[in-house]
Formats: sequence, structure tokens, C-alpha cells
Amino acid sequence: MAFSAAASRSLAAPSNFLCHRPLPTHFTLPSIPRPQFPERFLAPPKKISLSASHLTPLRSRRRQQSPPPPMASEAIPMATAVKGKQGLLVFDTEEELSVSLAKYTAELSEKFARERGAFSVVVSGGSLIKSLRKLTEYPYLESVDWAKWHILWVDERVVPKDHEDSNYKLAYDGFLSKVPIPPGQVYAINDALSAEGAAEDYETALKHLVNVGVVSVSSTGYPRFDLMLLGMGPDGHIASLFPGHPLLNVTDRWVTFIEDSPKPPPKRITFTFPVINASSHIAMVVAGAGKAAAVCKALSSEKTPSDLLPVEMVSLDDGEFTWFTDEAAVSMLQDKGNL
Ligand SMILES: O=C(O)[C@H](O)[C@@H](O)[C@H](O)[C@H](O)COP(=O)(O)O
Repeated sequence: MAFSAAASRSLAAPSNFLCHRPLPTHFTLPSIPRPQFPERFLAPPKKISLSASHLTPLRSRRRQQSPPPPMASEAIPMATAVKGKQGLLVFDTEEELSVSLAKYTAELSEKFARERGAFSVVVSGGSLIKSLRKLTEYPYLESVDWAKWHILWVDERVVPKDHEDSNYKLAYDGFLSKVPIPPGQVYAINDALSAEGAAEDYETALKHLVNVGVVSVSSTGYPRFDLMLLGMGPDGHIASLFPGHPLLNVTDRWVTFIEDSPKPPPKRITFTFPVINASSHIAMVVAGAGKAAAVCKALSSEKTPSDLLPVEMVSLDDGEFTWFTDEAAVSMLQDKGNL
């Protein structure tokens, strides 16, 4: 699908992937692709007024202290050269991680629904979806204002929506089918298109969502999602942005495509770094020993610009980045006495 020349023009001198340009003021608005969803949703949510309607501030957690209450979202502020706020949460188990992630997400949902009448949420595929399970349970199933949610994918495999590899299917089966988000507010890719076509189509839909105010816009002209819920691969990839791949440097598109993904399946679409970095909040959800080496590198203070993992290239322009980890994922950090 075509979109305006202004929107597709390349950026000049993008040696720094944080180089931004303003959103074009006029778009040729396409119709938004409306995925077909089964009408199997729960009854409209009962609204329970939340007395504690403010976000829990992130505070320093001292690991040697007795464990905090399971719902406490306490992060170790990280000394880092990157922009934006970063924090590290370490939980004894993935179960505790999932409890805290639900609370964090529900609080952001309440904040953004109140402040701007919508909550734009981006999800990845992978194990992240399973870690959202507590949101589908009491009290969140009833207390969250699901009607305000708008769901998009940071990346998607270019396969039919009912394919085992589909991130849509993964999210639908594990999360979306269990909460009453209006079907028209779940924006899946057009799986009838090529990878290139699907990326262009998704970008066009995203521009429309920005234009109508469903998704905010950053001061630099990029879509500014309220919350991105992301996972990280053992190689440090996020979305479908893999180590050493040329897509890491794409700055002239919001959504791009890959046909040689090292992680199968090979054909995918993915948000680019400028969009990820414009986010208001990112929760990087990483559990398990298989991620320990990448977590150790990402949280190391020694950085070589030419050797950054994709996860290390996240540098929020004006947002809050929080690691949700378990003991296994930070085990190599502990060995080094970094925590
Ligand atoms: O479609 C994908 O492959 C994902 O979006 C990908 O970026 C995923 O989030 C990570 O690979 C982590 O996945 P795991 O948590 O399952 O390792």
C-alpha cells in the first residue's frame, strides 16, 4: 500500500539511529486493515474504582533486605549513559515477575486511560505472552478498563494468523481471548501480503492511529506508545532486530521487514529503533538462564559502540525502561558481583 512521499523519504546522515524527523502533517489516510476476530470475548468489564490510582514510583531495592511484598514494583535505578530512566527488577521466580508485571501494566493502563482516554500497548511474541497471564485473572480482569486498550505488535511473523508461528495467535490464545479488549482495537498485520507489503500496510495503519490520536506522537514526530511489553532473545535481539543485521540501522521507516531472520520463520515485519525509542514505557521481560549472558552484557557498564546487542541499542528519548527479570536471568551478573 502506498503512503505519502514525505513519509517515506530517507533521513539524512543517519549514522546515529536516534536521528529523528517530524511526522509529516498530512497523510493520505487509508482504511485501517481490520482483522477478523472471533467474537469470543467476555462480558463488558465491571468498573471498580481504584483508590490507589497513582503509579507506584520506582524505588531502589536492596537485594540483601528481606523480600518486598510480592506486588511491590521496586527497581534498582541503573547507572547508565543512555537517555531516559532505566530500572532493574529482579524476582526470585518468573511467577513473582508475572505478578509484578500485571500490577505495573494495570497501573499504567489506569494512568493513560485517565489522562488521554486510551492505552496503546505493543507486545512482542515469545515467552512474554505467558508472563502476562496474571492480567487475565482477579483483580485485573474486572478492574482494568480494557475498552481503552489498543494492541499492536512490535514484530510479527508473516504467516497466517492461525499458524503456529503467528505472534497474533500466540497473543490471542494466551492473552487476548481472555480479556475484553474490543476486537476493532487489536491491530494485526494483513497476513495476505508479502513481508514488504505487510510492513508498509502496518506502517500506514500506524500513521492513521497517530493521526486520530489513538497513539500519541513524540516531540520528534514518531509514534509514542504508552507501553511496550518486550522480550529478548538469548542473542540479545528484540522485536525482529537481530545482532549485526542491517535492519538495526533503519531510521527512515516506522515499520520494516526482514526475509532472512536468523530465528525462524524467516519472513517478519518489525518496528524500527526510532519507534521503539520514542516509547513512553518499555517493560523488558527476561526470564531464564538462557538469557543470562545477554543480560550480563546488556547491564555491563563497559560498552563498545560497534559491538552493541540490539537490546543495548534501546535508548528511550523520554521514557522509562524497566527490566523485569528473574534470578536465573541475572545469574551471571551475580557471579560478577554486579548487583
Ligand atoms: O517474534 C518473535 O520472535 C519475538 O517477538 C521475539 O523478539 C521474542 O520476543 C524474543 O525472541 C524473545 O522470545 P523468548 O522470550 O521466547 O525467548
